[in-house]
Amino acid sequence: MKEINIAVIPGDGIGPEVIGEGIKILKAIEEKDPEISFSFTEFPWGCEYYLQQGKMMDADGIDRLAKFDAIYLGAVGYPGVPDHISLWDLLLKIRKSFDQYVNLRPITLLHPELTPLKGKSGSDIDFLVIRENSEGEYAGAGDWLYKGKPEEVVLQTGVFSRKGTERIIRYAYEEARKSNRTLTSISKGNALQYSMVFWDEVFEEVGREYPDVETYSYLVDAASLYFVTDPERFEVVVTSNLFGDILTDLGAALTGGLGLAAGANINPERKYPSMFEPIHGSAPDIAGKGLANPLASIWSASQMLDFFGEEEWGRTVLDIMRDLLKEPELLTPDLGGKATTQEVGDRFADMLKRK
Ligand SMILES: NC(=O)C1=CN([C@@H]2O[C@H](COP(=O)(O)OP(=O)(O)OC[C@H]3O[C@@H](n4cnc5c(N)ncnc54)[C@H](O)[C@@H]3O)[C@@H](O)[C@H]2O)C=CC1
Ligand SMILES: CC(=O)C(=O)O
Ligand SMILES: [K+]
Ligand SMILES: [Mn+2]
Repeated sequence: MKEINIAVIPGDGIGPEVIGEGIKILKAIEEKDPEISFSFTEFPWGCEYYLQQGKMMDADGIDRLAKFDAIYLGAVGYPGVPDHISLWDLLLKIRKSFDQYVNLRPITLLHPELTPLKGKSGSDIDFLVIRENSEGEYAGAGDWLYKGKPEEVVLQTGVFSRKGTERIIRYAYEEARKSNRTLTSISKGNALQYSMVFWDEVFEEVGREYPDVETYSYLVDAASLYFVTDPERFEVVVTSNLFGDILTDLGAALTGGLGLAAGANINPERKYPSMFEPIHGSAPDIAGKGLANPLASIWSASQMLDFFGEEEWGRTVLDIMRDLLKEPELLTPDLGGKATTQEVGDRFADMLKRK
């Protein structure tokens, strides 16, 4: 019997709506499989908590989370609390404290009608973005000097350590080798003459240990173009924190939108819990209306299943998603349907029970 203890942080906006449906699916799996059991412990942290308590999470929050096997998170951020506070005091705090330096974001087209690109199918758009998730442009290094004065100056410094750069690139090479796919590094070594020249050098250097892996290296501006004009060329992609953040929303746009885009924040050494979350935010424009698509968070749950060695269940969840996507009227409005968040989750759970 495998027991997985999950800390649940539904968070803000549509976070609680979509996480509820993901838990529904995990519970349906638990019911079907006597070998798996999940426990869910919910934490009320987020912007509402901040407005009541003056903090995004409790002071001992990280210590409490450390005891869990995994964290399942919805989204953080809501009007009324500055976005940099909500992000830094909860989401980024967890990613950094638990050294979740790998962010896995699959860009996979599950149904041909989901892409705005003409004539593309699932075999054309199917790649994995491996985003550096612990430093780089989101290292949090900087300063704000002479605030409000004419000589005001703001620094936001990218930090690319030897250790941090090497480990993410090595992880990507391993993934490419294991899955027999090409590896593409996306950087910006022409304009960023320190950080990205270093990145490119490390990419080459580590690559010498992987002569069997076919590699490509693109500048991020051209890579954005190729995402749209020629997504076939990507199989495994490795890139920095900021570029990965932006490129994966673009990738989401190619494969059905943010309602379908999943992510996993991984600590590969398993020293700390990893965190699974849809890549979208709290979507205040649609929150509280039952309009949110829960499939991204359900897909993230399938990444959690993979991470704990339950790849068969992970695959089953994606198979059901593929089947569900064939019935557009059963989907949420972002995918052209009329169903509510809950109806999609209920339908998904039914399909799973019948598997
Ligand atoms: N990891 C996280 O928790 C993230 C948090 N944020 C925060 O979320 C808040 C809103 O940010 P935005 O820039 O508006 O990004 P967003 O990802 O929340 O929304 C962008 C657009 O996508 C739509 N969308 C997102 N998820 C959807 C879903 N599941 N179903 C249907 N439509 C969906 C929204 O309605 C909106 O039009 C901000 O406070 C931001 O800081 C943003 C990105 C990631
Ligand atoms: C913060 C954010 O937008 C992301 O990690 O995708
Ligand atoms: K999220
Ligand atoms: Mn993002």
